[in-house]
Amino acid sequence: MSEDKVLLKAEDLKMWFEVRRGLFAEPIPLRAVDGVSFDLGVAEAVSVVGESGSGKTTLGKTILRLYKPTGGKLIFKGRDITTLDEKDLMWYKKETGLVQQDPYGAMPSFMTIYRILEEPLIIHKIGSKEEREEMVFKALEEVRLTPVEDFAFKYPHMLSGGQLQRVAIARALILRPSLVVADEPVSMLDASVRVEILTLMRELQEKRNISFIYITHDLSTTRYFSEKIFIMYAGHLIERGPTKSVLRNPLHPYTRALLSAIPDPDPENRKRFRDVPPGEPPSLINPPPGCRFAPRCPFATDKCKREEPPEIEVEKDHFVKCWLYAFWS
Ligand SMILES: Nc1ncnc2c1ncn2[C@@H]1O[C@H](COP(=O)(O)OP(=O)(O)OP(=O)(O)O)[C@@H](O)[C@H]1O
Repeated sequence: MSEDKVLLKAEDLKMWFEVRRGLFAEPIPLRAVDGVSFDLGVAEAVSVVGESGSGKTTLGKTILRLYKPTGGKLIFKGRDITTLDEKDLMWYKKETGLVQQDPYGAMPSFMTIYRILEEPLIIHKIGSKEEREEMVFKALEEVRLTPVEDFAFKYPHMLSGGQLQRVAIARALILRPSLVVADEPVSMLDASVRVEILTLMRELQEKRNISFIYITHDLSTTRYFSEKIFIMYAGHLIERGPTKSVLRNPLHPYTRALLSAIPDPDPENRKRFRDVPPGEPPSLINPPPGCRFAPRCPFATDKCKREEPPEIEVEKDHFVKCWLYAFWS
């Protein structure tokens, strides 16, 4: 990707938490994100897929600089934001938005929807009172909570989960950000409204040229909502590439297992469930020395168990971190 098309660059990004195994024990690092590199293009939507505990939320929060990275670099619009402090990060907060999994937990219950949407404008000193009113009503209209007067003066508990997630989307977009992270935005909603919400997000993302990071454990929705897929496993991006390429030609044994685990109505295909390797992801406190998937991988060799594989570009922009493809490099 040419430099002028890159919005965000992550270079060997690390986010390690300090955890203690006992009250007086020494803190030890838990490597939630452990050496992640990628470029995110302007107006590009990327899905980050992985099972629970693989580090997806931590990656999202680190990208938004809600956490200060332990190592590596984050470059946004050509500016190094890795170690900026709170005061210098105000402009970055305006450039970014977050939609979380639980819309009820993410909203202050004592504020009206109007006040919730006006708050970011007040914090960033945007517009007069009248201009802010116009922006709030427009934001509600954009997420199709109409007639807007019916919703603006309600409290969060008076809305359904789907309606409240629309408010969360309006709040994430009200400052006109260039980057939005949506962390499992539909997993707590009724199945009937999931596609509506995802479609709305995709529509707004395309209309406003926003770069989107969509975090999910559901590989089946990525096809419609992103141009690229990143597969995360135990703090690493083990495969990344254009959505079509990853779904058509999954390279990593873990990605193949994830794909074959997508429920398929065709009874013939159900036996493919057996391909999912048994076992659990490794400890992030004491990860295995070589490939982190090696303990579960049916193809693992001694080398896989000893040495961490490099990232190999097998097709254009399609990278895999797996020794099986070493002859490509
Ligand atoms: N604040 C924290 N302090 C210590 N450990 C943490 C913290 N936040 C996350 N972790 C640990 O980091 C690892 C990755 O967690 P994370 O929530 O990023 O994974 P995830 O892929 O988003 O999982 P899920 O889909 O369940 O949300 C887990 O082992 C988790 O326990």
